[in-house]
Amino acid sequence: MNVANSAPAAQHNDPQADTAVSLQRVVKKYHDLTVLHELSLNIRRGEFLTLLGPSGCGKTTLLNLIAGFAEANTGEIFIDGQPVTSEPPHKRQIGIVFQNYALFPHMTVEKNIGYGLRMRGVGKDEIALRVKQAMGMVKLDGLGHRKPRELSGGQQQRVALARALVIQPKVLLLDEPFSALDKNLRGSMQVEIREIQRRLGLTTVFVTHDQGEALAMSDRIAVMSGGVIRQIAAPEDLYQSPQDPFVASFLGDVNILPAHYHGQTATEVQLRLGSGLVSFPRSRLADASHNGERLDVYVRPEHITLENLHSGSVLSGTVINHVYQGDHIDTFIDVDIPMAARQVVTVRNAGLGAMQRWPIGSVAGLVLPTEGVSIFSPQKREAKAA
Ligand SMILES: Nc1ncnc2c1ncn2[C@@H]1O[C@H](COP(=O)(O)OP(=O)(O)OP(=O)(O)O)[C@@H](O)[C@H]1O
Repeated sequence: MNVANSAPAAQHNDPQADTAVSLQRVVKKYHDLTVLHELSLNIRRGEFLTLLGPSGCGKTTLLNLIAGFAEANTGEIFIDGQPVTSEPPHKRQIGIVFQNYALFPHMTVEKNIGYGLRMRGVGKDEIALRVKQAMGMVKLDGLGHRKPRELSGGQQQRVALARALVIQPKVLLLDEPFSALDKNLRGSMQVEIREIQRRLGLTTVFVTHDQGEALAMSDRIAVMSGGVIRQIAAPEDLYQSPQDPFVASFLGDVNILPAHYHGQTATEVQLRLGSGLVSFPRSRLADASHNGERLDVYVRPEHITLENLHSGSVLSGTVINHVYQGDHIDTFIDVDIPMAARQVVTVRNAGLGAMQRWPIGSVAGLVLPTEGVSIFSPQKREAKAA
C-alpha cells in the first residue's frame, strides 16, 4: 500500500484531544475510478456525524476505510491520534451495524452478540455479563436463546447494534441501518440509537441518503458528492446557509429563481428579479459578480409569503395547485419571470386557510425573505462541477 508522508504525518499531525477519527488527504481508487478525492475529515469525540449524499458518492467507501475493510491508495487515517492506516479491522476496535444486519443465522442472539468478545479471547463470565448488559441496553431482555430467523426485523437490528456495542468500540459505524425497517419502527429506532449514543458519549459515523434522517439525528452532517465533502456543518447551518448549489438543493426543498446582478453596497446586493429590483444582505451572495450577470436565487418554500397583488409586487403568479400535507399545504404558483422558461414556485403555508384565501386560478404577489436565501452563479457552478 502506498501511504503518503507516513512518518511526517504521524509526527506532526497530533490530532487535537477532541478528535476521535482523522482522515487526511485520503484517496481511494477502484481500478481507474477515483472514488474518494484527497478527502480530509476530522470526526469529533462523542459526536454523531452523518455522511449524506446520493448513491455512489463514496459514503460506504469512506466508512470501509475507517473500519479497515478497504485500504486507501494514499493518505492517512488516525483513530485516537494513532495511525491505523495499515491496521487490520479487528485491531481498530470499531463497532459496525450494516443495513442487512449480517447476523450469523445458526447462532442464538446471545452467541451473535458475544461473537466479537470470543474472538478477542475475553473470559466466559465476562462475556456473559457484557452480553447481558448490551441486551438490556437495546431492550432485548429475554430473547437471548432465539435464532435470528425467530426475530422481527427491528429485533434483528437491535441484535446487530448490541453486537457492535458489546466490544466497547472507540467508534460506532452505522451503514444505512434503518433502510429495511418500516417508517414507524425507523423513527423509534432513530430515537433509541441517538439516546444510547448520547448516554455512552460514543463517536458515531452514520451513513444515509435520507436527508430527513440526517437532519433529525446528527450533530453534524458531511454532504458528499462525487467523492468529495461539499460542506460539513450542523444541520441548521447547512439548511440555512448552504455553501453551494448542490448542498442547497440536496438538503430540503428549494425554489431556484433566475435573476440578474444589478449592484451592491457594503451590506446589500441588488438583483433584478421578476419585474423589479430586490435587495438581499451582501453575505447571501456566494461569488463575486459583475453587472448583468445571471444569478440564481435559492429560497425555501416556507420562507416565501403570499400577498395581495399591488403595484409594487416584484414577483407575482397564478396559483395552479394546492397539495394538502397534513401539517402544511404546498401551494404551486406559476410565476411570471420575463425571459425565463415557465417557472413553478412552491410556497409552504402552515395555515390551512391558504386554500380559501388563494383559490386555484387566483393571482398573488410573492414576498421573498431578506434572510434565508442563497445566491449562486449558475456559470460558476458549472465551471466548478467540470
Ligand atoms: N469493491 C469495489 N470495486 C469496484 N468499485 C467499487 C467497489 N466498491 C464501491 N465501488 C464504486 O465506488 C463508488 C462509490 O461507492 P460507495 O458504495 O462508496 O457509494 P455510496 O455513496 O455508499 O452509495 P450507496 O448510497 O448506493 O450505498 C461507486 O461508483 C461504486 O460502484
